[in-house]
Amino acid sequence: MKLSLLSGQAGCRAQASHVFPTKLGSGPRLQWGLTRLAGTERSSRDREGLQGQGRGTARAVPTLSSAPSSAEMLRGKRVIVTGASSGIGEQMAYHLARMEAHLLLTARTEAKLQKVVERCLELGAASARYISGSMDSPSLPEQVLREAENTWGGLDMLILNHIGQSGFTFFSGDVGHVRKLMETNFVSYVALATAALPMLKESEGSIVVVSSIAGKVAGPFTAPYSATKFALDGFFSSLRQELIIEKVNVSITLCILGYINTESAVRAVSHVIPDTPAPKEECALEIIRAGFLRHRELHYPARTVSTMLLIHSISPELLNSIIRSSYRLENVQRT
Ligand SMILES: NC(=O)C1=CN([C@@H]2O[C@H](COP(=O)(O)OP(=O)(O)OC[C@H]3O[C@@H](n4cnc5c(N)ncnc54)[C@H](OP(=O)(O)O)[C@@H]3O)[C@@H](O)[C@H]2O)C=CC1
Ligand SMILES: C[C@H](CCC(=O)NCCS(=O)(=O)O)[C@H]1CC[C@H]2[C@@H]3C(=O)C[C@@H]4C[C@H](O)CC[C@]4(C)[C@H]3CC[C@]12C
Repeated sequence: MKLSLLSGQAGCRAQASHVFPTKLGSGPRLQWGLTRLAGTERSSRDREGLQGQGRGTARAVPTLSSAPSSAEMLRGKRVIVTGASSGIGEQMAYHLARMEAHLLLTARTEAKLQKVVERCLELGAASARYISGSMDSPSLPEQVLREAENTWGGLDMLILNHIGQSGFTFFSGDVGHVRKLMETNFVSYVALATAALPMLKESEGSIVVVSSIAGKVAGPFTAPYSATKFALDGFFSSLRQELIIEKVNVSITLCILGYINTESAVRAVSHVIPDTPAPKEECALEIIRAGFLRHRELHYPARTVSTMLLIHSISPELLNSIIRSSYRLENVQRT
């Protein structure tokens, strides 16, 4: 594990985000973002609803109408983002930086994290630092949370996003790979959340778990990955119930994502799946917004994911056969 020396106050001002404007965004476009939330996006949110945690406690749960603009959502809040050196995690770091949050980022590749931290400081992060290391190491989760406690004395949001590498192919029979992926994609999430809970209880903060439609509906070629994402749903949905029973005001948001245009996903599946992936920048902002609003689940892109879940609830066989017939099976590589 390596700790960064890079941290500091906000650097030069941010450029506006291309998808959802944050602090420099113009009024009408921001309005459009909120209108959109109240329209198409809202249908899935309404169905999922807000969590019951903390009802009757002093803290108000932000609603869509009372929610601050995206620029103000997490100003000054202390946020950990795992898997922040690329893809959706990197984009979340940039949005949070524009919101002037304090950031602690993790991933394995130090050189990439260094660049992301530098960019975050340029974009306006209140502070930004990183810890590099692999999440299949049992000691890393506690080290990350200790760093948050030593630096900030608390934590407001834990965004669990990293995944270990896994192919998009027939299951090879490699049980060792399944075991390692479970450790990286599932057990480390449990360990990070466990170590974070005391601080999150104190701040009445939030846990955001980034999962996939593959963690609700098992299609072909993702058997080990899918197993890790189903496990996240089982664990965190059960934990959420316990927090509600114990009146602990820590929210848990499970993010059910469809195909997103990150480099690694496009590289893994574009030769098999002809669909156009959704934009990672917008996806990242939707995840942050859902966590801030303490939603139970996020479906992104809303229409695709919600439709898939609806068909699955009516006829799993039908959905399975639609998925199989939409793939270019002849292009699936066998290992
Ligand atoms: N993109 C998509 O289509 C979809 C993505 N998702 C989910 O979104 C999340 C982000 O995915 P995406 O942005 O595409 O992924 P990326 O591959 O772009 O990013 C993965 C991140 O995890 C880090 N990472 C990889 N291995 C380890 C490890 N062993 N220990 C610690 N960190 C590690 C990577 O950095 P480094 O290599 O430096 O360690 C990187 O920062 C995941 O939870 C994924 O399941 C869900 C559905 C669809
Ligand atoms: C393609 C899968 C689901 C079907 C879908 O959403 N199609 C698009 C229809 S649309 O055009 O109308 O929007 C993908 C859903 C989950 C994806 C997988 C995932 O969860 C991330 C993995 C990350 C890893 O780095 C490699 C790729 C993934 C296996 C990725 C592959 C595509 C999905 C299965």
